[in-house]
Amino acid sequence: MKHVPIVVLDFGSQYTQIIARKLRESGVYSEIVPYSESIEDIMARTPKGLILSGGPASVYATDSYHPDSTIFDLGLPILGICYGMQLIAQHFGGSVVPASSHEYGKAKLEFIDENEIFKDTPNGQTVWMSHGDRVESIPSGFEKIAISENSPFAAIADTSKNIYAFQFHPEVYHSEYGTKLLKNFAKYICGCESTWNMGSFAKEQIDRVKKQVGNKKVLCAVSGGVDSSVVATLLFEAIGNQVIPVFVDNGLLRANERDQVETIFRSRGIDLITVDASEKFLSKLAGITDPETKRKIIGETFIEVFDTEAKKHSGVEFLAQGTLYTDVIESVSVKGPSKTIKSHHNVGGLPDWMKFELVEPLREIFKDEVRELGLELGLPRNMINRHPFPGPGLAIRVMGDVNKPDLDLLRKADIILLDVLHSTGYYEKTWQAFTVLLNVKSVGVMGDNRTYDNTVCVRIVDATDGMTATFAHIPHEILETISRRIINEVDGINRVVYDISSKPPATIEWE
Ligand SMILES: Nc1ncnc2c1ncn2[C@@H]1O[C@H](COP(=O)(O)OP(=O)(O)OP(=O)(O)O)[C@@H](O)[C@H]1O
Ligand SMILES: O=c1[nH]c(=O)c2[nH+]cn([C@@H]3O[C@H](COP(=O)(O)O)[C@@H](O)[C@H]3O)c2[nH]1
Ligand SMILES: NC(=O)CC[C@H](N)C(=O)O
Ligand SMILES: [Mg+2]
Repeated sequence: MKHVPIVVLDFGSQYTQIIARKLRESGVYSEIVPYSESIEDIMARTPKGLILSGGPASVYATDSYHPDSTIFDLGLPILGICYGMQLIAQHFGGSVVPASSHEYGKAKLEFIDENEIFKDTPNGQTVWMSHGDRVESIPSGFEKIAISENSPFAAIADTSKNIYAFQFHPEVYHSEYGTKLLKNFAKYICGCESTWNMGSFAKEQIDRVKKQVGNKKVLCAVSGGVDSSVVATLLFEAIGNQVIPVFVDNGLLRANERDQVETIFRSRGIDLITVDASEKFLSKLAGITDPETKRKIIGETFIEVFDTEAKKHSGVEFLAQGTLYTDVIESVSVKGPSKTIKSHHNVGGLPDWMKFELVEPLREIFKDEVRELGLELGLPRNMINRHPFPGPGLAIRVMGDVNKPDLDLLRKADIILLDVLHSTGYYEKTWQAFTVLLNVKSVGVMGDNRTYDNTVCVRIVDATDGMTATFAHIPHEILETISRRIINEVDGINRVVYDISSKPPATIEWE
């Protein structure tokens, strides 16, 4: 087994893969393994350090997750994060209890003690908390090295054992020096070198596709978004005309989307096959209001369409998708016991009867890394910088029953939002922006007449990987323009609201 400088044990946190991503950003290769991985398999990777991830369980609960405790006797440096910290505290004789006040979101980290793991990061830095339990007492031999307003033990360490633990999540974007803290652990505590880069990743994926596919054909599901566009480009580099690019008009697209996607791919000399399956999707979704049921129907219908299309060509055994890690972690438990947040159509929505073998070269990485890879592969900027658009499209942005009149109403609102953001330069400054049709009607007054019409929510977020996000602080005059234009230009909408929820605790999409 190849040398893996850092092995990450996954206890089911939504953020576990981001740990690996942040280490990659620092040029350090790591692998994520289930928390139950055997000591033999861990040591076969000759690691220089271990990281114990966060997780949804409580260490004091009977159904909590515990690794082979031998990991604490290997003499390897260990960093525990949140649940991982609580495991360390419990293992070495400290105590963990439910916190009287849960702590979700930003906190200020105050150093108690100069420590190499904080090297070149400022005291008072912002960190991201997401926990409902806390360390009540620390084990003997450990010392408190940092606190926060709600966490008397925000960071602890037993430097004689090279064991460190953070109550906060250094891996998430909103921990402003988190990447540096992880790099300090890898570099100064574990002695790792910075040798990993994106160029090596692209070559590794092309070789993997060639090996997996051989001389068979691959149906490449293309949405026009950056993820599947990067996959299509990687596949064309790897296996040329064995790729069959298919774009499905599922009736859930934004205004003009189909034309835009076909134009972009035609301009790149890619002969895209467009399948109009809008009737099929809308008839299957009629009357369905539960978000997870919608997602399952959409995921299954996509595969039915791909299956029918594949039968028109000989030797198609594979389905390529632009599945990212974010799609995966929120849909299924990857390696640890993570909770399903929502079944992304291209992961949790795949039917059992599907015969295709999946080709998903981006499954371990995140949106911003995909963009970096797209630049490496020479994709145009308008493709790279496109905001993410979910496969289920407007089906998860019309609350409740999805029907054509509501879809058309939402399309008119959405195109106005995007027009204002493009014309004010805020499209490029934000990660994702869209409108949601709420199944809420309210009273309005227009031209001295009473109205009783629909409400649209505007959702604009800042993020880097979609795992955490904050609402975008757009100038009020721009929000006012968006509201005024939607209400004046779209019959049937008399109210516009702005979503000011971060992720967590909300998700980016409403369904
Ligand atoms: N309309 C579509 N036609 C064909 N494949 C699709 C379509 N929508 C989604 N997919 C497949 O599902 C995967 C995940 O969907 P998603 O909406 O995330 O698109 P994407 O290509 O990942 O782009 P982005 O996330 O940047 O909008 C895509 O990568 C693609 O393989
Ligand atoms: O391809 C996709 N299929 C899906 O089913 C799906 N659901 C959410 N998203 C996108 O994922 C990111 C995180 O969204 P959430 O915070 O709502 O989970 C955001 O960018 C969402 O737009 C999806 N993408
Ligand atoms: N993010 C985490 O690891 C949370 C740990 C534990 N479930 C708590 O709520 O405190
Ligand atoms: Mg995507």
